Amino acid sequence: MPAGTLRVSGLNAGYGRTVIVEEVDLLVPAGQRLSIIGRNGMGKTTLLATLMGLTTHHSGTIEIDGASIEKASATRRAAAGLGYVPQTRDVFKTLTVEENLVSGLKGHPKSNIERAYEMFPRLKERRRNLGWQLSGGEQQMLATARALLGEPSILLLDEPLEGLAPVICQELTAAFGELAASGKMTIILVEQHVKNALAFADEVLVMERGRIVWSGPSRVIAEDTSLIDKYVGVSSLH
Ligand SMILES: Nc1ncnc2c1ncn2[C@@H]1O[C@H](COP(=O)(O)OP(=O)(O)OP(=O)(O)O)[C@@H](O)[C@H]1O
Repeated sequence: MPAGTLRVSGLNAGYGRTVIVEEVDLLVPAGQRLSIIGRNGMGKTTLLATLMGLTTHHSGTIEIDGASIEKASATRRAAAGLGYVPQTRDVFKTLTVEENLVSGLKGHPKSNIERAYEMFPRLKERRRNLGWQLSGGEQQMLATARALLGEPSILLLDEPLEGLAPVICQELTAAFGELAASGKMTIILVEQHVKNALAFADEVLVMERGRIVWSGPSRVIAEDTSLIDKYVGVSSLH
Protein backbone atom coordinates (compact mmCIF):
# COMPACT_ATOMS: atom_id res chain seq x y z
CA MET A 1 0.00 0.00 0.00
CA PRO A 2 1.52 3.41 -0.89
CA ALA A 3 2.06 5.66 2.14
CA GLY A 4 -0.27 8.55 2.81
CA THR A 5 -3.75 7.12 3.27
CA LEU A 6 -5.84 9.01 5.80
CA ARG A 7 -8.96 7.49 7.32
CA VAL A 8 -11.11 9.38 9.84
CA SER A 9 -14.21 7.90 11.48
CA GLY A 10 -16.79 9.52 13.75
CA LEU A 11 -14.43 12.33 14.73
CA ASN A 12 -15.62 14.84 17.33
CA ALA A 13 -13.18 17.48 18.57
CA GLY A 14 -12.90 21.10 19.63
CA TYR A 15 -11.50 23.41 22.25
CA GLY A 16 -11.87 22.14 25.81
CA ARG A 17 -15.46 21.03 26.26
CA THR A 18 -16.68 22.89 23.17
CA VAL A 19 -17.19 20.56 20.24
CA ILE A 20 -16.47 22.19 16.87
CA VAL A 21 -15.74 19.27 14.54
CA GLU A 22 -18.70 16.90 14.55
CA GLU A 23 -19.05 13.35 13.29
CA VAL A 24 -16.46 13.71 10.57
CA ASP A 25 -15.81 10.66 8.39
CA LEU A 26 -13.14 10.84 5.73
CA LEU A 27 -11.14 8.56 3.50
CA VAL A 28 -8.32 10.18 1.55
CA PRO A 29 -6.36 7.65 -0.52
CA ALA A 30 -2.60 8.01 -0.87
CA GLY A 31 -1.59 10.60 -3.47
CA GLN A 32 -4.98 12.32 -3.60
CA ARG A 33 -5.43 16.09 -3.64
CA LEU A 34 -8.37 17.13 -1.50
CA SER A 35 -9.66 20.67 -1.03
CA ILE A 36 -11.79 21.68 1.93
CA ILE A 37 -14.05 24.66 1.38
CA GLY A 38 -16.77 26.39 3.39
CA ARG A 39 -17.71 29.78 4.75
CA ASN A 40 -15.74 31.49 7.53
CA GLY A 41 -15.89 29.90 10.96
CA MET A 42 -17.23 26.55 9.75
CA GLY A 43 -14.44 24.47 11.29
CA LYS A 44 -11.96 23.95 8.46
CA THR A 45 -8.94 25.13 10.46
CA THR A 46 -10.14 23.19 13.49
CA LEU A 47 -10.35 20.00 11.42
CA LEU A 48 -6.74 20.35 10.21
CA ALA A 49 -5.56 21.24 13.73
CA THR A 50 -7.43 18.20 15.03
CA LEU A 51 -5.72 15.92 12.52
CA MET A 52 -2.41 17.33 13.78
CA GLY A 53 -3.33 16.78 17.45
CA LEU A 54 -3.61 20.44 18.42
CA THR A 55 -7.21 20.48 19.71
CA THR A 56 -9.19 18.51 22.28
CA HIS A 57 -10.11 15.09 20.93
CA HIS A 58 -13.54 13.95 22.13
CA SER A 59 -14.18 10.76 20.18
CA GLY A 60 -13.54 8.99 16.91
CA THR A 61 -10.50 7.60 15.16
CA ILE A 62 -7.78 8.99 12.89
CA GLU A 63 -5.59 6.51 11.01
CA ILE A 64 -2.57 7.00 8.80
CA ASP A 65 -1.89 3.94 6.67
CA GLY A 66 -3.94 1.83 9.07
CA ALA A 67 -2.22 3.00 12.29
CA SER A 68 -4.31 4.92 14.84
CA ILE A 69 -2.88 8.31 15.77
CA GLU A 70 -5.78 10.07 17.53
CA LYS A 71 -4.10 9.66 20.93
CA ALA A 72 -0.61 10.59 19.70
CA SER A 73 1.14 13.92 20.29
CA ALA A 74 1.67 16.33 17.39
CA THR A 75 5.34 15.34 17.32
CA ARG A 76 4.46 11.66 16.97
CA ARG A 77 1.92 12.48 14.27
CA ALA A 78 4.64 14.33 12.36
CA ALA A 79 6.86 11.26 12.68
CA ALA A 80 3.96 9.14 11.37
CA GLY A 81 3.89 11.23 8.19
CA LEU A 82 1.78 14.35 8.79
CA GLY A 83 3.13 17.72 7.68
CA TYR A 84 1.24 20.86 8.68
CA VAL A 85 1.47 24.44 7.45
CA PRO A 86 -0.86 26.48 9.69
CA GLN A 87 -2.56 29.71 8.71
CA THR A 88 -0.19 31.52 11.07
CA ARG A 89 2.87 30.64 8.92
CA ASP A 90 5.08 29.32 11.69
CA VAL A 91 8.54 30.64 10.99
CA PHE A 92 11.17 31.73 13.50
CA LYS A 93 11.34 35.49 13.04
CA THR A 94 14.81 35.94 14.57
CA LEU A 95 16.48 33.10 12.67
CA THR A 96 17.72 33.27 9.09
CA VAL A 97 15.94 31.43 6.30
CA GLU A 98 18.67 28.77 6.33
CA GLU A 99 18.54 28.40 10.13
CA ASN A 100 14.76 28.01 9.90
CA LEU A 101 15.25 25.24 7.36
CA VAL A 102 17.95 23.48 9.40
CA SER A 103 15.60 23.52 12.41
CA GLY A 104 12.98 21.76 10.30
CA LEU A 105 15.26 18.88 9.29
CA LYS A 106 14.74 16.84 12.48
CA GLY A 107 17.08 14.07 11.45
CA HIS A 108 16.30 14.17 7.73
CA PRO A 109 19.18 14.57 5.26
CA LYS A 110 20.67 18.04 4.84
CA SER A 111 20.35 17.60 1.07
CA ASN A 112 16.61 18.22 1.55
CA ILE A 113 17.48 21.90 2.00
CA GLU A 114 18.90 22.09 -1.53
CA ARG A 115 15.68 20.46 -2.81
CA ALA A 116 13.66 23.10 -0.94
CA TYR A 117 15.74 25.83 -2.60
CA GLU A 118 15.08 24.25 -6.00
CA MET A 119 11.36 24.41 -5.31
CA PHE A 120 11.53 27.95 -3.92
CA PRO A 121 14.47 29.82 -5.54
CA ARG A 122 13.39 33.00 -3.72
CA LEU A 123 14.33 31.33 -0.44
CA LYS A 124 17.81 30.61 -1.74
CA GLU A 125 18.23 34.29 -2.64
CA ARG A 126 17.12 35.21 0.86
CA ARG A 127 18.94 32.44 2.73
CA ARG A 128 20.77 34.91 5.00
CA ASN A 129 17.73 37.11 5.70
CA LEU A 130 15.95 36.87 9.03
CA GLY A 131 12.38 35.57 9.23
CA TRP A 132 10.94 39.00 10.02
CA GLN A 133 12.61 40.51 6.96
CA LEU A 134 10.62 38.30 4.59
CA SER A 135 7.41 39.28 2.83
CA GLY A 136 4.20 37.39 3.69
CA GLY A 137 4.61 35.26 0.58
CA GLU A 138 8.22 34.43 1.36
CA GLN A 139 7.23 33.47 4.91
CA GLN A 140 4.58 31.17 3.45
CA MET A 141 7.20 29.60 1.18
CA LEU A 142 9.51 29.13 4.17
CA ALA A 143 6.76 27.57 6.31
CA THR A 144 5.89 25.22 3.44
CA ALA A 145 9.54 24.36 2.77
CA ARG A 146 10.07 23.58 6.48
CA ALA A 147 7.11 21.23 6.48
CA LEU A 148 8.47 19.47 3.38
CA LEU A 149 11.88 18.88 4.96
CA GLY A 150 10.22 16.35 7.25
CA GLU A 151 9.24 14.33 4.14
CA PRO A 152 5.54 14.07 5.05
CA SER A 153 3.33 11.55 3.30
CA ILE A 154 0.29 13.75 4.04
CA LEU A 155 0.61 17.53 3.82
CA LEU A 156 -2.02 19.75 5.46
CA LEU A 157 -2.13 23.31 4.09
CA ASP A 158 -4.33 25.91 5.76
CA GLU A 159 -5.18 28.79 3.41
CA PRO A 160 -1.63 29.11 2.11
CA LEU A 161 -2.53 31.75 -0.50
CA GLU A 162 -4.45 34.08 1.79
CA GLY A 163 -3.43 37.71 1.45
CA LEU A 164 -0.58 37.04 -0.98
CA ALA A 165 0.24 39.00 -4.14
CA PRO A 166 -0.90 37.27 -7.37
CA VAL A 167 2.66 36.62 -8.56
CA ILE A 168 3.51 34.84 -5.28
CA CYS A 169 0.21 32.88 -5.45
CA GLN A 170 1.27 31.64 -8.88
CA GLU A 171 4.69 30.52 -7.62
CA LEU A 172 3.18 28.71 -4.64
CA THR A 173 0.39 27.14 -6.68
CA ALA A 174 2.98 25.86 -9.15
CA ALA A 175 4.99 24.37 -6.27
CA PHE A 176 1.90 22.64 -4.81
CA GLY A 177 0.98 21.37 -8.28
CA GLU A 178 4.51 19.96 -8.69
CA LEU A 179 4.29 18.20 -5.33
CA ALA A 180 0.86 16.80 -6.08
CA ALA A 181 1.86 15.66 -9.57
CA SER A 182 4.74 13.66 -8.11
CA GLY A 183 2.02 11.44 -6.60
CA LYS A 184 4.29 10.90 -3.58
CA MET A 185 2.21 12.98 -1.25
CA THR A 186 -1.40 13.28 -0.21
CA ILE A 187 -2.29 16.97 -0.01
CA ILE A 188 -5.23 18.40 1.93
CA LEU A 189 -5.78 22.09 1.20
CA VAL A 190 -8.11 24.45 3.05
CA GLU A 191 -8.87 27.26 0.63
CA GLN A 192 -11.32 30.18 0.73
CA HIS A 193 -11.11 30.87 -2.99
CA VAL A 194 -13.26 28.24 -4.61
CA LYS A 195 -11.59 28.70 -7.99
CA ASN A 196 -8.17 27.82 -6.52
CA ALA A 197 -9.64 24.99 -4.47
CA LEU A 198 -11.33 23.37 -7.46
CA ALA A 199 -8.39 23.89 -9.80
CA PHE A 200 -6.06 22.17 -7.35
CA ALA A 201 -8.06 19.19 -6.14
CA ASP A 202 -9.44 15.92 -7.47
CA GLU A 203 -11.95 15.79 -4.64
CA VAL A 204 -13.63 18.48 -2.60
CA LEU A 205 -15.46 18.54 0.66
CA VAL A 206 -17.63 21.27 2.06
CA MET A 207 -17.85 22.03 5.78
CA GLU A 208 -20.75 23.70 7.53
CA ARG A 209 -20.90 24.12 11.29
CA GLY A 210 -18.19 21.55 11.87
CA ARG A 211 -19.77 18.87 9.69
CA ILE A 212 -19.06 17.63 6.19
CA VAL A 213 -22.19 18.55 4.23
CA TRP A 214 -21.03 17.71 0.70
CA SER A 215 -18.20 15.72 -0.79
CA GLY A 216 -17.41 14.64 -4.30
CA PRO A 217 -15.25 15.20 -7.37
CA SER A 218 -14.23 18.82 -7.91
CA ARG A 219 -15.53 18.76 -11.51
CA VAL A 220 -19.07 18.10 -10.22
CA ILE A 221 -19.13 21.15 -7.99
CA ALA A 222 -17.21 23.21 -10.60
CA GLU A 223 -20.03 22.64 -13.09
CA ASP A 224 -22.82 23.44 -10.65
CA THR A 225 -22.84 27.06 -9.51
CA SER A 226 -26.01 26.42 -7.48
CA LEU A 227 -23.98 24.09 -5.22
CA ILE A 228 -21.25 26.70 -4.88
CA ASP A 229 -23.80 29.39 -4.13
CA LYS A 230 -25.51 27.21 -1.54
CA TYR A 231 -22.38 26.31 0.37
CA VAL A 232 -19.91 29.15 -0.06
CA GLY A 233 -21.56 31.90 -2.10
CA VAL A 234 -20.75 32.61 -5.75
CA SER A 235 -18.76 35.67 -4.67
CA SER A 236 -16.04 33.26 -3.50
CA LEU A 237 -15.45 32.40 -7.16
CA HIS A 238 -13.93 35.83 -7.84
N1 LIG B 1 -8.79 28.51 19.95
C1 LIG B 1 -10.13 28.51 19.91
N2 LIG B 1 -10.87 28.41 21.04
C2 LIG B 1 -12.22 28.38 20.98
N3 LIG B 1 -12.95 28.43 19.83
C3 LIG B 1 -12.26 28.54 18.70
C4 LIG B 1 -10.83 28.59 18.65
N4 LIG B 1 -10.45 28.67 17.35
C5 LIG B 1 -11.58 28.68 16.60
N5 LIG B 1 -12.68 28.60 17.42
C6 LIG B 1 -14.08 28.57 16.98
O1 LIG B 1 -14.26 27.39 16.20
C7 LIG B 1 -15.17 27.65 15.13
C8 LIG B 1 -14.54 27.19 13.84
O2 LIG B 1 -13.43 28.01 13.54
P1 LIG B 1 -12.36 27.62 12.43
O3 LIG B 1 -11.25 28.63 12.50
O4 LIG B 1 -12.02 26.20 12.54
O5 LIG B 1 -13.21 27.85 11.09
P2 LIG B 1 -12.75 28.03 9.61
O6 LIG B 1 -13.77 27.37 8.78
O7 LIG B 1 -11.33 27.60 9.45
O8 LIG B 1 -12.84 29.60 9.42
P3 LIG B 1 -11.89 30.63 8.64
O9 LIG B 1 -12.10 30.35 7.20
O10 LIG B 1 -12.44 31.94 9.07
O11 LIG B 1 -10.48 30.40 9.09
C9 LIG B 1 -15.50 29.13 15.17
O12 LIG B 1 -16.75 29.27 15.80
C10 LIG B 1 -14.40 29.71 16.01
O13 LIG B 1 -14.86 30.84 16.74
